[in-house]
Amino acid sequence: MSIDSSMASAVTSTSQTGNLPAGHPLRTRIADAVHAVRSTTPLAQSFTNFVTINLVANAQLAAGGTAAMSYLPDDVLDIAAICGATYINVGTLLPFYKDALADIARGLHDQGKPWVLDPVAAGLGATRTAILESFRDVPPTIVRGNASEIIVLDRMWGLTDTDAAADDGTRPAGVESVDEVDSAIPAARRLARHLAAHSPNGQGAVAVSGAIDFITDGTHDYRLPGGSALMTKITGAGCSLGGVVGTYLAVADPLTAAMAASLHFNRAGEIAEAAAHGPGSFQTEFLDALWNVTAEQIADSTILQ
Ligand SMILES: Nc1ncnc2c1ncn2[C@@H]1O[C@H](COP(=O)(O)OP(=O)(O)O)[C@@H](O)[C@H]1O
Ligand SMILES: Cc1ncsc1CCOP(=O)(O)O
Ligand SMILES: [Mg+2]
Repeated sequence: MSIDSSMASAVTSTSQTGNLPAGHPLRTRIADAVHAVRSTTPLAQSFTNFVTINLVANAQLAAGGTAAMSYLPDDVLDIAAICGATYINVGTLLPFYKDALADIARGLHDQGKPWVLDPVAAGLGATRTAILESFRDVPPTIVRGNASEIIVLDRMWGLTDTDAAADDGTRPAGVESVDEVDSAIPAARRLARHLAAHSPNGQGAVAVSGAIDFITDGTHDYRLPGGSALMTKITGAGCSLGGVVGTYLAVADPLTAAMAASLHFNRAGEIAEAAAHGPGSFQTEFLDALWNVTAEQIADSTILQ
């Protein structure tokens, strides 16, 4: 188990009303989503970076879904017609991505197709900024990122209120977060409301990852403690979480999908850490744990409101 005493005190200080009760409808929806993924093997396609593409596909398979990677707008939109969700990750860029991703986001929006954005390294470089800005008015169903990425995307899309718009000193530092999850909470809530306002059914969610994940649909907030610090010592824990959020979005509403994927990762991270000897064996154990962790372990997790 990886919740050390400092994390336990952080949990206490951030919790509002304690653990979501057993039998709460959200827990039932999470358990149902895990069973649905494992019984229907949903396809979530990915337009993702070429550092972690293999881990994204393997995590989707181990969680119970299936994977397909695609990069050309006509191909992505054709596959979107037959898959449950699309995952877009802007970690690595090629010259054609700027036009391709703008076209893909517009096409997914026009077709009413659900998609997940991982705004990797948001704020870094003019091309990545242009791509992320092009998503503003045709946004995803779910944004999944680390705290710095969520803070930057909120500012980039002009969703901040007057006070928050003041430069708070946050700077992109590559793909790693330089901010605490709690400092991204107002940005996450604003982003979730923006996603919901642009969604055909009024639903959207934002998942901020870190030592204690924060999930919101803009109205309801949840904190998910746990996971493993070793998840930060392999590349692609965040990217593969984004892919698995896509897997869950193929079978569930955005809030349930973000919750189920994040809880699935946290429980699997803890199981893997107990068996691992370092980052290499951790990655292997992690994929095994994604496969073996039960729906009950996931749905019975601590969920702080
Ligand atoms: N210090 C930590 N302790 C436990 N789990 C963590 C920690 N940091 C990140 N995680 C987990 O690792 C996964 C990836 O999160 P993160 O490292 O924030 O993403 P990214 O790789 O995009 O920066 C998430 O499931 C998150 O809960
Ligand atoms: C190292 C690196 N460089 C560009 S994308 C990428 C992977 C980022 O993975 P994650 O966000 O899951 O840590
Ligand atoms: Mg990331």
